[in-house]
Amino acid sequence: MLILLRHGESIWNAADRFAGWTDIPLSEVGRKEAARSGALIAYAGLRPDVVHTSLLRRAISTAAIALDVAERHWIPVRRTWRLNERHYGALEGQHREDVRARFGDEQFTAWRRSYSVAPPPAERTAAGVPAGESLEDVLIRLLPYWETAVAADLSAGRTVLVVTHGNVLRALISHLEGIPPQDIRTITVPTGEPFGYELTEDLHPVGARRYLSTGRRTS
Ligand SMILES: O=C(O)[C@H](O)COP(=O)(O)O
Repeated sequence: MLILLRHGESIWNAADRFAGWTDIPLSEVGRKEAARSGALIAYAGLRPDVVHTSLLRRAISTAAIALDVAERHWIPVRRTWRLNERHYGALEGQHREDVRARFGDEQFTAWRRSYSVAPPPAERTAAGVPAGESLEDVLIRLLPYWETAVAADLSAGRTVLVVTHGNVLRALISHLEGIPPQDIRTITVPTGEPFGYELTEDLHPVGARRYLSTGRRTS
C-alpha cells in the first residue's frame, strides 16, 4: 500500500509566494494539517512501515507530526533531494500575483502547470542544484528513486508513506495513472490531504487515487 501526502501549508503557501527549493517552515495551519493527516492515516487503519521525504523542512516536519499522531513516530525514515519540490528558478520568493500581473495568465499558468515549460533560471545556485525545473525535469529525477528505493519497500510488502511536494506528486500521479502530458495541467494536489493507492505486484495502481478524508476516488 502506498500513501502519498503533500506537506501542510508553509508560511510561503500562506503568503502566496513561490517556494521551490527554498526551505520554508510550516505555518500554524500547516502543523494542524499535518496532525490531521496523521489522524486520518490512523483512522483508516493504515500503519506505515517506512516513510520517504524530501530534504525540505516543510515535508520533514509534516512527516514527523503526522507519524507522531499516528503512533508510528519510530519507523525508518529515508530522505532524498529527488523528492524535493520542483526548483522554481528565478521565481522562488516572488509573490504569485506579482508574477501573474507582470507576465500574464498564459505564461504564469505554463510555468506552474505545464509539463515541459521550465521557469526562468535562477541567477546563481549552489553546485549540484538545478537552476529551474519543468515538471518533466522533476519526473526524470524522481523516477530513479521511485523505481529503486520506493519500489523496493513496496515490493517487500511494506506500507509506504511518501511525504513530498505538490509538483512531485503531480509528476508521480501522472506516471502512475498514465496521464498524458497535455492533461497534466488539470492535476492539483491540496496540502495536508493524504491519499493512497493499492498497487498490483508490478506496482501499477488498482484504480485511481483515494483521499483518506473522503474515501472518494479521483480520476
Ligand atoms: O513551490 C511552491 O511554491 C509550491 O509548493 C508549489 O507551487 P505551485 O502550486 O505554484 O506549483
